[in-house]
Amino acid sequence: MTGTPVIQVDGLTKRFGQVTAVNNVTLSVTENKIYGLLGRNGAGKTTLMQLLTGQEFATSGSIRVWGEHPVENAHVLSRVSFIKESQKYPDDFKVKHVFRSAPWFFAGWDADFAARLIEDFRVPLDRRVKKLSRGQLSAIGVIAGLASRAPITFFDEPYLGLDAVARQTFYDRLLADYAEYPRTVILSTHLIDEVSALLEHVLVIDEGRILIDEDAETLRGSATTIVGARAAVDGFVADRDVLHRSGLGGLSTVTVTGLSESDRAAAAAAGLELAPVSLQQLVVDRTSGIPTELEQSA
Ligand SMILES: Nc1ncnc2c1ncn2[C@@H]1O[C@H](COP(=O)(O)OP(=O)(O)OP(=O)(O)O)[C@@H](O)[C@H]1O
Repeated sequence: MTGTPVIQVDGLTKRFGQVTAVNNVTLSVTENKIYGLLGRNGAGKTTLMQLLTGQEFATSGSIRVWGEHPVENAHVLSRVSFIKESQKYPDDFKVKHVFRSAPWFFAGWDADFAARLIEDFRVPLDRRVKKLSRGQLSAIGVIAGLASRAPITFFDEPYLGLDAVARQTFYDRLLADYAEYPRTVILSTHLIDEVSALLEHVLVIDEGRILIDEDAETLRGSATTIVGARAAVDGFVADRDVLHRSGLGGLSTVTVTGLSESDRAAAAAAGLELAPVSLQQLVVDRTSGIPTELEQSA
């Protein structure tokens, strides 16, 4: 991996009683990149983020953020922002109090940017936080995460309750601001297709283990879907690594890994159609544990 590492994790494990939420994870996060942390429910995304931000103690293994241990480390944590849905605020806090207190926590807080975002997301400043709708509460988190401009920013499924327009606003502002103020962003999400274009690096976690740790472009090019007459497709994929199969009548659709240029030419010559695979489909294929379906019984 190129670039300066800002986070290094070695053999990291977190157990909650019988549950191993994070299982022997080793990875490195590079400066000034947007990471997607993807995985199914209960895969370990939140736990991993909590460990990296010093909010949970590891059972074993090591974490270094800028070379230092993050737990109770103000020097590290003042440069890290962690936006999560379950953020707690004092009972009588109004929205304006959240943004007034933000500069105490974030050295890089940009109040003008925050004010623009408050308008974009139409957040009511005078309302008590506990009276906000779910989407408005998410908007507060998103605004805090963006305007903090922390060198490492974690967003843990920040969009819950945000409507499609607000989510698009979030993605647009994130990209524009990131271009101007590069930083490391780690975004956990289930809406993979929506964020796909944003991501530069993809981490997929499943049952606490890292399944994929790859450059997003490389990952996108790592699989291809082949569509055509069943016999022709079956012949073409016979010795290949099949990620997914489906079929209807005489037509077959199969996703395989690693096609070379000559493979592609051969597929075209055999009258087969080739299509790229979406990041979402790749992640589903690699984490579903069911590589075949209809085809098996055909
Ligand atoms: N405090 C805890 N005590 C016991 N088990 C826990 C605790 N926190 C998390 N777990 C378990 O650890 C596993 C990983 O949970 P985690 O919240 O990290 O998953 P996630 O990938 O963020 O899931 P989701 O996408 O559903 O939010 C789950 O099986 C969860 O039930």
